[in-house]
Amino acid sequence: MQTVQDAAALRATIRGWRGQGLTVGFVPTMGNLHAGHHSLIKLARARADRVVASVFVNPTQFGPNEDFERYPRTLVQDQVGLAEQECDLLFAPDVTTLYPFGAENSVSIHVPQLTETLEGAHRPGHFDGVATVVCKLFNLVQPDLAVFGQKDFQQLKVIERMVRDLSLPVKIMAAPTLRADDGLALSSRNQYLSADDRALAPQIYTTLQQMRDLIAKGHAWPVVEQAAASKLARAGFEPDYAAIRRSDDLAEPVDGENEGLVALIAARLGSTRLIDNLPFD
Ligand SMILES: Nc1ncnc2c1ncn2[C@@H]1O[C@H](COP(=O)(O)OP(=O)(O)OP(=O)(O)O)[C@@H](O)[C@H]1O
Ligand SMILES: CC(C)(CO)[C@@H](O)C(=O)[O-]
Ligand code: BAL
Repeated sequence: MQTVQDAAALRATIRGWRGQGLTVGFVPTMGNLHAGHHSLIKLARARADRVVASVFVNPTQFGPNEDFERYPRTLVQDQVGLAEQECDLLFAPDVTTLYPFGAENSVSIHVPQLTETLEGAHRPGHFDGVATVVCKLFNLVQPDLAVFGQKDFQQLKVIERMVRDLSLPVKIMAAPTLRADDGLALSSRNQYLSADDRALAPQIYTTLQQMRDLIAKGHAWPVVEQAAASKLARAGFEPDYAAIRRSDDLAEPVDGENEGLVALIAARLGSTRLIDNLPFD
């Protein structure tokens, strides 16, 4: 597997593939790769002739008090894992390649509505940073398809909306959430957890399952949300939200609506903020 840092080298390799009529699949990441990321590469491999991954810890999607500085950077280890997954090319740009005028002076893409709730409400500006960097990466790689994990459910919806609204010529594919044996969604941030908090963390997934079961039994969604948040708080989490939403546009369901829904949780354990979700069908 080849690793490139600059846009010219990336484009030269991809131009060569295009000249041979090959299709390109793309998996953007922030690195510190785990089996969840590897499953995205595998899906891209199955659907495209060549696979490009990117590793870039994007400064514009982190808030001022978030973990940009301490976010784990493990490029050599990531290269080994990607090569094992038969990824063809790793794009690992520096900040000036993606933000030639500086991150604070960048053109910014704002996806309205979808970004005003849940993660968007708790991480102001986060999705502007995500949409902007993903659009820049799409322009550089120009993939036929790109794979995103359902673990970041709202991010997936935001990217789908951006692609449609800006008529970007890329197919977005969703990959299911990979979990540890105890149900905890794999995430680079899990490694911040103390041993005690790691033992508590799977309760996020069991709570999501309980939310799904209560909705199936006909309980009203606001009551289910309230019960889930209280349960998490009693267990020692600081929940930001435990929400039931429509999976297509993340709007609140109307009374009695119980199809096409998703449960989403964001909660803090100590200084670690975890997110997870469970689509109901
Ligand atoms: N457990 C998982 N299963 C499937 N896809 C995942 C999983 N974790 C992350 N992804 C996907 O991998 C891509 C890159 O995500 P990212 O680098 O932020 O990983 P992460 O482990 O979720 O990190 P973080 O802890 O910062 O959220 C995203 O599309 C994300 O949804
Ligand atoms: C999509 C992404 C790579 C953009 O920085 C990031 O938000 C992530 O890792 O999910
Ligand atoms: N996995 C989404 C990237 C972030 O939390 O910033």
